[in-house]
Amino acid sequence: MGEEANCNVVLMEAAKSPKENGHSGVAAAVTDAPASAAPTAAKAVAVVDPRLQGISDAIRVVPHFPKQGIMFNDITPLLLRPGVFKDAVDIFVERYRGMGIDAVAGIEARGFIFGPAIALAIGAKFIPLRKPKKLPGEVISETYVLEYGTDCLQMHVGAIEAGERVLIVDDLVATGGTLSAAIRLLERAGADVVECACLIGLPKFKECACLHSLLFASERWKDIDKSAVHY
Ligand SMILES: O=P(O)(O)OC[C@H]1O[C@H](OP(=O)(O)OP(=O)(O)O)[C@H](O)[C@@H]1O
Ligand SMILES: Nc1ncnc2[nH]cnc12
Repeated sequence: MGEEANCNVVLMEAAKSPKENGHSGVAAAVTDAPASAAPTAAKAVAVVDPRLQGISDAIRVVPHFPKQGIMFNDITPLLLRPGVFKDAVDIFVERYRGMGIDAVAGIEARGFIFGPAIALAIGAKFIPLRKPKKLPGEVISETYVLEYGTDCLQMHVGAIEAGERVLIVDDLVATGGTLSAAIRLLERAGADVVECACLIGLPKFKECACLHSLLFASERWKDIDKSAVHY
């Protein structure tokens, strides 16, 4: 309960005071925790993790990249600051250590930055979910809609065994289309998707998906996916 409440706190705090520079908050961990796990707003303010401010400050927002109208959240400044980078990884490791996670699935490309570090720290295997035509073996594929285009994720057949507990990691959730595709892909392979963890949650995603409540079961993801692409 302690760990889950802590993570709720992070999201609730972020949703409460979105930053004007375009990213609303960091260390968004999306879960299928029951609504009753969410703390009150007052409690959230009291226990927010002090590392989050440094993480938030290290993310640069670039207007109109890669196209007009997109406020691009650039994590590369954070990567240049080892202490802040470590804080970001540690927050996830603290949450997922001891949760019986068998595999961390990282989404190309930016999920490959955080995913392996988390996997090593919690003693899980790492599974790359790759863009098309990158994996040499037999793959299963899932297509999805992005904030700026469409894409596809692929995973090697055999990377995951039925019933294995998986954490999906990416840097950012915008529409939720990418995470939804990752969940579908892993579930088709028989995985038990425990949670999805992202460093950044864009404000519009929070608003349209009620992410502050952290009701993030994979069934719900299918609904989010549909509504988000029309947002
Ligand atoms: O919630 P969504 O609307 O699906 O968007 C989020 C995804 O978009 C970005 O990746 P992108 O597809 O730009 O690929 P990249 O990491 O290779 O730049 C980001 O790293 C997420 O994977
Ligand atoms: N606004 C954004 N910034 C960075 N990566 C993204 N992927 C989708 N939307 C994005």
